Amino acid sequence: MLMTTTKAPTIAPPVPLHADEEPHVTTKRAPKMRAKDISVFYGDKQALKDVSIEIHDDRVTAFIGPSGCGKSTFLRCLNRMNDTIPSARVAGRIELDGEDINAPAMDVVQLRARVGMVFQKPNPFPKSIYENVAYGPRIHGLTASRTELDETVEKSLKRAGLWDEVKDRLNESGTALSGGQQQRLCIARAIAVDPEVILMDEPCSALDPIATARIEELIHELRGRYAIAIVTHNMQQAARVSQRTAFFHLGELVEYGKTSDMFTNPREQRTQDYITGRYG
Ligand SMILES: Nc1ncnc2c1ncn2[C@@H]1O[C@H](COP(=O)(O)OP(=O)(O)OP(=O)(O)O)[C@@H](O)[C@H]1O
Repeated sequence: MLMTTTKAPTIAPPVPLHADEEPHVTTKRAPKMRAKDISVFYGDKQALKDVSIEIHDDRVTAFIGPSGCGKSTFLRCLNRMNDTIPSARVAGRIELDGEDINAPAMDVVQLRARVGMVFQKPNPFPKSIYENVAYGPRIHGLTASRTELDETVEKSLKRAGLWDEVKDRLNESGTALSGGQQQRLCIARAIAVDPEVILMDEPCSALDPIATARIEELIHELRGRYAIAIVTHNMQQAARVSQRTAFFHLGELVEYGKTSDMFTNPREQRTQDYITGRYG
């Protein structure tokens, strides 16, 4: 009998993996964002070591790894959210469409509109549903009239899959919605300023399984329009929603590649150990 040697089987994703290279995905296109040799320090403590990753349009990139490995720190570098942490220092270069996001000429408010963020805990403003979504377009001067603003609010809520549930109560408080609805409202708020990239930091960790499934569906729908990067603790979620996965461990990027390869045939022993549940 012919014997072949194969790696030990790894966890099977609970649902079939998405086709990785769909016809509309042009792999030769320049990356939307490119991070080169990123190191981050909090005071004297180094949290990330020389991480280089490319983020592409039309793809969801998942960042996975054990707690404290630096996933959120890296995500926050992509729209300079670490600037808000006094002890944080970022070294290396990050480009958005080839432009250095840390250059003095970069307007950080503008950058955060182009690279939007959705947080772990839904954080709608204590304002009406309408005002939550209208806020960004208004401060960025994106709409010329009330009618245009109304259209932007409607379009954003539709894209976030929330319109049908809230269209008759746009003046009610955003904070009165369910957790899953609040998270979709925060996604609508990010979408309203017409971003190019959406960063999501464990967007489902505060949600129940049904609300989680709804957000995962939404991520899948939004993928054709925005480059998406998502931090998740949940490997099954990474397998379901992403086309690329980056595995971090102790501040290093251990492995980065196609999600389907990562979960079935990882290149590195540390990745294999993590996805088979040997640590984490
Ligand atoms: N504001 C901060 N000040 C000091 N140290 C920090 C700060 N934020 C994160 N760190 C440290 O940096 C390292 C990476 O943290 P980070 O939150 O990026 O990891 P993570 O992989 O996202 O973890 P988790 O999955 O638990 O959220 C950890 O050791 C953490 O304690």
